[in-house]
Amino acid sequence: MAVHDGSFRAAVFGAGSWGTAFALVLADAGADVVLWARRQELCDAINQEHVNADYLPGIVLPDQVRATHDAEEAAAGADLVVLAVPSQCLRANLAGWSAFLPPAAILVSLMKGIELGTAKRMSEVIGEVTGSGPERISVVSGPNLAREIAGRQPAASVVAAHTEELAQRVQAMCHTPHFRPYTNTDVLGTEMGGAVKNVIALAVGIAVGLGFGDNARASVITRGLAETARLGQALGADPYTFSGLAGLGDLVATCSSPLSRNRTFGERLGEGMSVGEAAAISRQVAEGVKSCESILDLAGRAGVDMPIVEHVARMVRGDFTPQDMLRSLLSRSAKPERHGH
Ligand SMILES: NC(=O)c1ccc[n+]([C@@H]2O[C@H](COP(=O)([O-])OP(=O)(O)OC[C@H]3O[C@@H](n4cnc5c(N)ncnc54)[C@H](O)[C@@H]3O)[C@@H](O)[C@H]2O)c1
Ligand SMILES: O=P(O)(O)OC[C@H](O)CO
Repeated sequence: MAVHDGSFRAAVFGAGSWGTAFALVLADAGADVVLWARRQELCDAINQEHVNADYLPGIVLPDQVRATHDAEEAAAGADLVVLAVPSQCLRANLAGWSAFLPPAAILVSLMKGIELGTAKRMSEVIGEVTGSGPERISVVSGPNLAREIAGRQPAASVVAAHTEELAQRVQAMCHTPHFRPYTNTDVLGTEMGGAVKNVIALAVGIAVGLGFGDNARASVITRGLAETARLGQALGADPYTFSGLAGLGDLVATCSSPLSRNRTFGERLGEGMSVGEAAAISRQVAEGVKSCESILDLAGRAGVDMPIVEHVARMVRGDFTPQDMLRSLLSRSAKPERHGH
């Protein structure tokens, strides 16, 4: 099944939906994979049943994937170290793992969030905590709903790295007959696309929860993409990235799919649940709920107007009901489509 020409060792930190699904992709691409999980019971279940029933029930993992709760054991001998925990807990966790990471290993972020307080992207946090330079760090992002990937449904993605050469190495390590990664050297744009689409998916979910149809959904997606690109460009991203897989591709998948945790979370808010109530019924992370504030922070620092992100943040804070949010967004002054914020 592998497209990569040779075996390698991968460590995946985080045995949630995406960490587990990506472990399966790497195994299909020829890797021996060790999956680090927070809970020993989950490791035991994965090792005995070859299923991660908590996050991907019904998906049988390849024999080349085994789990451990021991970070040192997970990292030992890894050529590739993949990080897949919720964005807001990366820094603290990575500080504990850093000493075990092989110095030559490539570090890959699967995460789609911006750190609260610092407004840093995940690749920046990885660089700071591990002391690694950009020549070792890459990012995988795109329309990649974990459940579909784990079911080996076809999907494309983007591997972004500082150099084309590094992106190509990681591309080869995760290329399978079902998973088709493209390369990109715009790390910043790739990460911004992934993080902001979660907030736009919350907004789409709110519109759906309010009972609106496809016109509203498409309008929020399109204006959401406009504000994502505006922020990205102000920060130095390549505008093309936002019409690619890590921009438009991921935005459309996330905002259209009932599998999206962010869209579903937004739908619950739109139906009248509080943030606390919506969080209580999901055991998985909806990154946009926290990242709306850090993205707004970043936009403020860059002097960029992001009305959809701002309205989602105000709703998450409890300043707005869904009806207030709708009224406020629609009562903004009329604008030209281009260059009108
Ligand atoms: N699920 C997807 O379809 C998907 C696809 C692409 C990218 N992502 C991104 O991947 C990242 C991980 O998402 P996921 O879907 O695997 O999330 P998840 O909620 O399914 O799993 C998160 C994992 O992190 C662990 N975890 C939670 N809090 C932790 C903490 N404080 N310390 C250590 N571990 C902790 C959980 O036990 C779990 O194993 C997110 O940034 C998400 O946006 C997810
Ligand atoms: O379930 P979500 O909303 O975190 O979205 C999952 C992926 O990011 C889709 O590419």
